[in-house]
Amino acid sequence: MGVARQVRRLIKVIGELEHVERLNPESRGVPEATMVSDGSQLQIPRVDFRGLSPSSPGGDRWGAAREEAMSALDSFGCFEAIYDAVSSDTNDDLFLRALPELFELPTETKMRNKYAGMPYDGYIGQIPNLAFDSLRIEEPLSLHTVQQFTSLMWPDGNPTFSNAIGTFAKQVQELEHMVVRMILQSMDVEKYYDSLVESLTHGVRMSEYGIPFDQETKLSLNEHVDPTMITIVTQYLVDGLEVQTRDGKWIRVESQPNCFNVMLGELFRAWSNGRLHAPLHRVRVTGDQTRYSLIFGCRPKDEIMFEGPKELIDEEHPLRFRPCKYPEYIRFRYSAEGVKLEDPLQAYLGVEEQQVDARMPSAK
Ligand SMILES: O=C(O)CCC(=O)C(=O)O
Ligand SMILES: [Fe+2]
Repeated sequence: MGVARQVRRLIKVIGELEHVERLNPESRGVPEATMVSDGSQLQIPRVDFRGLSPSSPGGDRWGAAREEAMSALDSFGCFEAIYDAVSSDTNDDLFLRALPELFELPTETKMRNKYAGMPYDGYIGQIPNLAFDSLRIEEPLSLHTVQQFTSLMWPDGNPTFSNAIGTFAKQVQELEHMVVRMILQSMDVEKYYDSLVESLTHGVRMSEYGIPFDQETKLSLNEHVDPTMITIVTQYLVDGLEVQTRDGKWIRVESQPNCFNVMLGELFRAWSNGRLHAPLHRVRVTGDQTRYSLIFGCRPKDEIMFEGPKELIDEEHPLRFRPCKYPEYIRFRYSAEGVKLEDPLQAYLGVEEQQVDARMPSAK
């Protein structure tokens, strides 16, 4: 690699991982997960999705789950979905075989995972003092792109890997569809469900966390908000994900079989005109086991001008964020300027009050 390219790559990685690097040396101690008054730990609510289906979005159980999900999203911006569509065989194939095998590949092989487009879209690893290695498949719902990724990593093929990732993505997308439907129903804008779902594209990030170098903080991935609509995180056997409450307390998400952490990203916050909360989260690996996670995210397709429904803009809720295309936003977000900001969404897309008045009549 030429020096200029190496430098560009380094800048990119540093930019992308600003949230990993933004460790404040003055406050090295990291608060542990918060205890509540009875001595137990504060927990992210669990919502039972077993037996629910995206093709029958109604009925008592659906309504009850929707209420619980919305209440958790309102408080925490996330919840734990109990969802048994991903079989334990698929989970075992992924977490006990496919992922360890993937991360054991030589670095040069893993570095083949790159896409021409967005920042932060391929392999991330080899960062000094960070036991973090991560790859990403763009559009894991297409057999073709999954197989392309697989053949880059294993020229002789690896059907166990392709099948497990493909099955996983399809089943997790069903969960995502149910959550999107519930959110839109509860905001009374269900008529936008089809067009919204149609406008989204997906990615799955596969991450490996070793024992953290920094044994004081045990931080493996620094706090950040995801630039997605929704992110669904699966951790299996080894915990690490922590979510911050609105009042700044950290909650550790305990991994359980059939549990998926459904978390809102900043683009749903924008789409909902600021009604939905996208939480800060981080990863801390506190034990002595390597941790693997799958991070399934959706975001608007590149060509879509993303904007929320006009029904969510009124006197009481003036337009908060201007419409934008994802690539434009994401380039800013990972620019040298964007990565320094605490709230890049607000900084780049936030509408000033005087602009709100001007925009109100023509808002979509
Ligand atoms: O590994 C996890 O649990 C979460 C990782 C994460 O937050 C991310 O990749 O955006
Ligand atoms: Fe994240």
